[in-house]
Formats: sequence, structure tokens, C-alpha cells
Amino acid sequence: MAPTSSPTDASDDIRRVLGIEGTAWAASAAVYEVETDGVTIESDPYQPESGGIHPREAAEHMSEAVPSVVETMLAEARAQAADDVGRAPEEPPIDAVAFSRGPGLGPCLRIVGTAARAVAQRFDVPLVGVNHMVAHLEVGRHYSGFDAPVCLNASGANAHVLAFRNGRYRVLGETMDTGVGNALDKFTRHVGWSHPGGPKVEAHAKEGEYVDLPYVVKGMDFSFSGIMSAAKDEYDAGTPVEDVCRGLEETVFAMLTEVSERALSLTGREELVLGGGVGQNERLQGMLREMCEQRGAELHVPENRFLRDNAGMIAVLGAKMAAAGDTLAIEASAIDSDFRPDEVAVSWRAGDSEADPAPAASTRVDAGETAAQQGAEATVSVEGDRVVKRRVPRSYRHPALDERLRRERTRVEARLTSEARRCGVPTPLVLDVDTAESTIVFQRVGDRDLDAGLTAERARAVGRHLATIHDAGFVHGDPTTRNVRVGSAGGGAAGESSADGDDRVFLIDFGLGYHTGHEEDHAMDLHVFAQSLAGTADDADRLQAAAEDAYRATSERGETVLDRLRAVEGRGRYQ
Ligand SMILES: C[C@@H](O)[C@H](NC(=O)OP(=O)(O)OC[C@H]1O[C@@H](n2cnc3c(N)ncnc32)[C@H](O)[C@@H]1O)C(=O)O
Ligand SMILES: Nc1ncnc2c1ncn2[C@@H]1O[C@H](COP(=O)(O)OP(=O)(O)OP(=O)(O)O)[C@@H](O)[C@H]1O
Ligand SMILES: [Fe+2]
Repeated sequence: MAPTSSPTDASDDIRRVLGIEGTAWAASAAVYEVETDGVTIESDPYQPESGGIHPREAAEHMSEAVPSVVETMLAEARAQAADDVGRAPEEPPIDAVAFSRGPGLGPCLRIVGTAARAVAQRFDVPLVGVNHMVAHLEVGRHYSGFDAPVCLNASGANAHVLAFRNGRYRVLGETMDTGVGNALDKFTRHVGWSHPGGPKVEAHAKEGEYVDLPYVVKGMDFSFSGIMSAAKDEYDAGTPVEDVCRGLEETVFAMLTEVSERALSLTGREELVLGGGVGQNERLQGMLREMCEQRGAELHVPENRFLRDNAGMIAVLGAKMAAAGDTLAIEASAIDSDFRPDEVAVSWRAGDSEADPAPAASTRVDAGETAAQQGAEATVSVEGDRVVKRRVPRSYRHPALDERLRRERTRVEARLTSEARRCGVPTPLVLDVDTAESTIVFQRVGDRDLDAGLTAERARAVGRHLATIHDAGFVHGDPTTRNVRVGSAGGGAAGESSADGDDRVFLIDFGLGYHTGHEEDHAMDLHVFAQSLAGTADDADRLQAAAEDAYRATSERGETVLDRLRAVEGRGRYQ
């Protein structure tokens, strides 16, 4: 949302900010002091007597607890302000009030909004409306000192991977159903444990043996519902609850780690920040740490008090927004329970030109060169006109899960690459497969990845190719701009154009593909492509429109699938 008033260089005037949080369970207020970079937080959690969070009960809690934590933090602000150089005693102790504007439970948000407006009017200071999800990751970025990290948000009602680009936090991947914490909480309710379930899953998992559960990653998106029903079935069938908890952690957190690694690989960035209440889980932190170490990336894990819902993160981001003049008029300060992070026009990073780094050139297989590279999943080496792809073990994953994924994906990739080719979609020839070693030898195709040579014509070809395989009954599973090769035709020497000079567009990396006739799955392929365009191209909308036009013209069910795509994109996941 655009700033509604812009005081000239407000930055010097912002010394201390009051933050208020209350999107679901944490009634919380905080004071952030800019000069010392210090945060004081006072929270009063809502604890349901039975079951999960009841919106009405949560709102009742907020209406009692919010005013009281706010008064406690105003007293703290007054004590701090007494030491301010040059502040007259009659001046207000705070210079702005920031509140969680959304996403969250409407009845709770309204109470927070009302409290924030009242304080702003009482002290006659600016009001700042903060996006709760952006606050979860900005607090990590603030204390990490990173410039352009990929951000993994693992919270109760959400789960997504974001990266800043072109003035906004872009959603690179997200849950297709529930948030990660809610998924864990649903399982623990089934078992009869009290809310919140996440910490109980962590404690029991420590005593358990790993059990296999479904693993669902589609590009950089993922879903939890299948895993959760399988976990409940395991429990009902008598598998010890400790083992199910262990299986849940190993599966769900490996998925989040894998998509984070994909996001790092796709964007070429080398910094990762963790956010959200589930981020307090030590197994998740350990997996992320190991993944980052393996690829030479840096990880920042905020203190627990900044991971779970808290007003500190609201105050820290609120101070930056207030300094940028990004404040709200009282009459324009309505809450927004579906407030998505990519709706926020980022006002406080105006000078951040470094935030759009180009993907590292060294990670590419370019024409005419013999090189090995580490992709998100595999090591790919070029040997003349052949490419050897080996899925290397990922030590952050449980060994049993790691083996299963590498074997399955190798088998699927070899099969679907050939199947697509038989439907007339350009793909590399599969020259050799060794499932035990998770290795495939391919014909080398193209002279660059699509992200290094994006044109509308090539985007159209991707739309056509996806339509063709969908009509043949399967999906690619991960059709990003890095999984499309363009340039010279396959078979000849690398870098050489084919005889008729046509520009071929090859699909590669079918390891996440599967057979399916569901429109939802077909739409997901298009959604994954759209998200990767948004993450790599400035004119993503135009390129996506080209791909969709071609898809509509090619597929028997083009219109239906595109309707479904619109539904996938518009799905609110914050209720
Ligand atoms: C919109 C907002 O209200 C929402 N907030 C939220 O979900 O609270 P947060 O504090 O970020 O996360 C709470 C979740 O975090 C889980 N959790 C807490 N400690 C955990 C642990 N050690 N292991 C796994 N999950 C844990 C809880 O079970 C619960 O589901 C959100 O950020 O999505
Ligand atoms: N047959 C091929 N011909 C030419 N280049 C290829 C071929 N296969 C792979 N590559 C190159 O290697 C890179 C990584 O390959 P691939 O996507 O299959 O591995 P990955 O580890 O699954 O990567 P990611 O998970 O990042 O998509 C591709 O982006 C491409 O540049
Ligand atoms: Fe949260």
C-alpha cells in the first residue's frame, strides 16, 4: 500500500517506535529504540483450553491483553525517553506506532488496529501499518546484516520462500494448502495433545525412528495435506507416535529445506534468513544450516523471541517504514486479513540497487565449455556432447528419505524425458541410466538456459510444450526458466545452430514429473513457470501471457486449465 503522507526526511525524527501484534495468538507490544538497536517485548499468549485457535476466543483474549501489554510498553518507552538528549518532558515518548495490519484473524486484527489508532491519536504520532509476514523476515534481515537474502517463512498459518526483487518481496514458492505450523498442530490435535502442537512434535521426534511419509514438492511450491492424512493413518494403525513425529519432521522440514535450496540456486543468492514460529524447531534449523554449509551459503536464524509472533518485529520494520514516510492516515488504516507479502510496495529499501543480483555465471553450463556444476539437486558435468547428471546425497535429509528421493527421481526423469520426446516435445536423448548410482547420461542440448535468453517466442514454446505433455497425461513438475534449454538444436556440436536455423526450446529435468489428468496439477506447472519468470525477469507478465496464449491454443483443455490457474493464484491461504 502506498504511503499516504511523506514528511520530509522523517528519518532523523524516529528515535523510538511502539509495535503492536495480535494476528492470532500473541497479544504483544514492543518498544524499538533506533539508536541502540534494542528491542523490548511484552507478550501475553492465548492458550486454547481445547482444540486449536478459536477466532472468537482469540479476539476476546486480544481485547483484554492488548491494552495491558501496550500500557506496559508505553511505561518502558517513557523510562527510555527520560534519557533522550534534547527531548522536552512534554514530548511523546514514542515517535510512531506500528501495528500488524494483516494477514491474520479479522476479529483479532480489528482489536489491534483500534488500539494502535488510539495510541497514535493520544500522542499525535504517525501510524504505520505493517505486513506481518514481511515483518517476520525483515527482522532477520535487519539483524543478519544481509543485503539480498532468500527468506524462508515457516510460521503457523503460512509457509513460503521469498526474495526481494524490483521493489517487492516476490513469492518464489509457497504452500498450496495449510501453513506448516497449522499442519503439525492438526496432527497433534488428532493425537489428543493440547495447542500448540509444534513443540510437542519436536520433543517426541527426538525419541522416534523415521517412518516414510509422502513427500510433496512441485517446483518451489509444496503441500502438506497428503502428508498429514498419511501421518494420522500411521498413528491410527498403531505406529508409535514418536516415530510418526520423527517422520513428520524429517519429511516436512526436508521439503522446506529443499525449496530454500532451489530458491538460492534459482536466484543465484548466497544468503538465507529464517522466520516464523516453526523456525524455532532445532531440526529445521539444523537442516538449513547443513544445506547452506554444503553450498557455501550463509544462514541467519533470529533469536526465538523474534521467530514466534511478537511485536518486536513489527516495531523494527515500523521504524524503517516511518523513517521512509510510509505512514497511514487514520481513516485509511483498515486492517487486511488477506494481506499478502507481495502486495507491499517496499518503501524502506529505496536505495537498495544491490538487491537484484544477477544469477552467478559460474553456475551455468555454457556453450563450448567443459564444466561441472552444482544444481539445486544434482551435479551436472559436460563431457563433449554429453551431459552426466548425478543426484548427489543430501546429508541434511534422513538417509532413507534421501535414497528414496534420489532413486525415484532418477527413474522418473529418465522415463518422462523420453516420453515427452515421443510426444514431439524437444528433450535430450537419454543415453544411459544407472538408478543405483542415481546417474543419467543425456545428450547435450541448447547453448544456454532460458533465464539467460528469455524472449516471448521462447516463452510461447514453453507454453506449447507443457500443453503437449499435459494432453499426453503427465506434468513436468518443475518447469522453471532454468529447466529449459534454448539455442542450437541438440545432436550437433554445442553452440552450433541447426541447419534450418530454427531456435529449439528443450525441456529438461523431469525428475519431479508424474502422470496425472488433474487440471489442478496441470495448472501448477504453469504456476511454477510464472513464479520463476517473476523471480528472474522484469517483464514477467508479458512473457507469461505469451506462454498462456500458446498453451490455450495448443491444449485440448487449455481454457479450463487456465481458469484453474487463476484460482490457484487467487487462493487466500491466511484464514
Ligand atoms: C498470521 C499469523 O497469525 C501467523 N502466526 C503464527 O502462526 O504464529 P507463529 O508464532 O509464527 O507460529 C506458531 C506455530 O509455530 C509452531 N511451533 C512453535 N514451536 C515449534 C517447534 N519447536 N517446532 C515446530 N513447530 C513449532 C506452533 O505449533 C504453531 O503452529 C503466521 O505468521 O502465519
Ligand atoms: N541435456 C543437457 N544439455 C545441456 N545442458 C544441460 C543438460 N542437462 C542439464 N544441463 C544444464 O545443467 C543445469 C542443471 O541441470 P538440471 O536442472 O537437470 O539439474 P538440477 O540439479 O535438477 O537443477 P535444478 O534443480 O536447479 O533445476 C541446467 O540448468 C542446464 O544448464
Ligand atoms: Fe507469524
